[in-house]
Amino acid sequence: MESKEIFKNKIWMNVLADLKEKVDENTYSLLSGLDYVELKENSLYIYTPDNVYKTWILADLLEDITLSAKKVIGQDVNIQVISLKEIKKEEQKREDENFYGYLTLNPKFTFKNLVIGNHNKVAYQSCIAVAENPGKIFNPLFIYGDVGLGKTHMLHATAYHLLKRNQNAKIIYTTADTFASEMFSYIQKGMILEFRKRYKDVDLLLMDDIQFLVGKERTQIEFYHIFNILYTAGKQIILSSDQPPNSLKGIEKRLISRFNSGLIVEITKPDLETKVNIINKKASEYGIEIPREVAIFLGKIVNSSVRELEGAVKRLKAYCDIMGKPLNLEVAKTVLKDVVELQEIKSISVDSIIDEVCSYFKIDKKDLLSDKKNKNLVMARQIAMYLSKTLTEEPLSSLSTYFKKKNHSTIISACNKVEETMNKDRKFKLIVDFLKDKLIAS
Ligand SMILES: Nc1ncnc2c1ncn2[C@@H]1O[C@H](COP(=O)(O)OP(=O)(O)OP(=O)(O)O)[C@@H](O)[C@H]1O
Repeated sequence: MESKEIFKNKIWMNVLADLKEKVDENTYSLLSGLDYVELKENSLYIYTPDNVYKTWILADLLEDITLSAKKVIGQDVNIQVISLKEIKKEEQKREDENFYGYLTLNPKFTFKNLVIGNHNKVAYQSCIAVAENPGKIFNPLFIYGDVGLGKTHMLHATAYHLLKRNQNAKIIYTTADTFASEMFSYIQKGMILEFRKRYKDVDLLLMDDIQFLVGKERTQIEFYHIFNILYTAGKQIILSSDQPPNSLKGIEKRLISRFNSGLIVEITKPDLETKVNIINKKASEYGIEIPREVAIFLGKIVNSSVRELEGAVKRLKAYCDIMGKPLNLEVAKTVLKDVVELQEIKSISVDSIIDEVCSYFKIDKKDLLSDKKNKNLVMARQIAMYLSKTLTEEPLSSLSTYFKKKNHSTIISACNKVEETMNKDRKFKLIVDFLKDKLIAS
């Protein structure tokens, strides 16, 4: 309605003046009260407050209005009578149909299509736990991480997982931005209570990109109330953001404290091995075969986000389809020349990893490669093995030789141990990630 040019125009005034001669006083005053009238091409649109008004005009006055309008305009005119209440109802119905989740969920964003690695394992496990016990364990669940690392994908997959277990679950997936604009449109229509009612009924509310609440005071107030209603009713809330709650400056303290009251998990950048797995997954989705050396090359040059990684796979696919060429390292280097130019890729060697780990822990290389069982040495050795396995292309057999071990099992169990500790111990994870980033950047 707001977009239409609506006015009580001169033509309508003249039509009314003509009608005054034909209708009784009551009818005239009711007609004069109509504010919304517009003339578009050959039609005079008369907007009535409700259906009763509309039916009355159509039944009793259509002929008189048509004749008066023809007289004023000087040609035949169609009279269209429209009930504003009906328009609102129609709009409402359309929005309702789109409301509970499914239509806004991306069918590709399922757990089946989500590659799990160390960077998102905790978030994944938390989402599964929440989808299987909504409102009962981690509430709210707050997921944060840099752009393009799979937060939205994780949220949608959680919704699908819950729907698989309970088809009737009412789910809303929205972003803070959409929430704000929908809220304002409801306020404009004088229907804020209806807006709240829709949210009150859900079993799972997924709110993406919560950072867009920053600075939006009215939206924060509304969200605060909805949050409390859902929380008190034991309904599950999952939030995502590009930063942890305490870094969200410009969001009310009472909201931040609620975000902090549940479980907060981070999604970080995937390591090389996980990137290769993601590339393979995307490649099979797009129907392209990517040789391992090309996947490793891609994983090394794209360090920003999974979205960029996916973009690179799409570019390779498009190039090979159009040129009819098979994909190999040469082709990949040509197609992704711009990305390559931004990075100076050097392959990471096991030697450089051992040096970096020794220098960080202030230990001797000789000791790291020995069998000594000192606690600190064992930890550094395991980290060096883990980094060598995830950051280099060396097969397990040559890693065993590097670390002077008789068989691969020592390397495998060291990697398992490091992964396990990273999941449990945040400080330990920070050290491993720091070393990893330093080696990739060097
Ligand atoms: N682990 C993963 N496995 C498979 N695909 C992934 C993974 N992580 C991200 N993606 C893909 O990367 C793309 C970007 O992910 P998504 O939109 O979920 O990121 P985001 O963190 O929500 O980004 P933003 O902060 O910009 O909203 C999507 O196509 C998604 O499928």
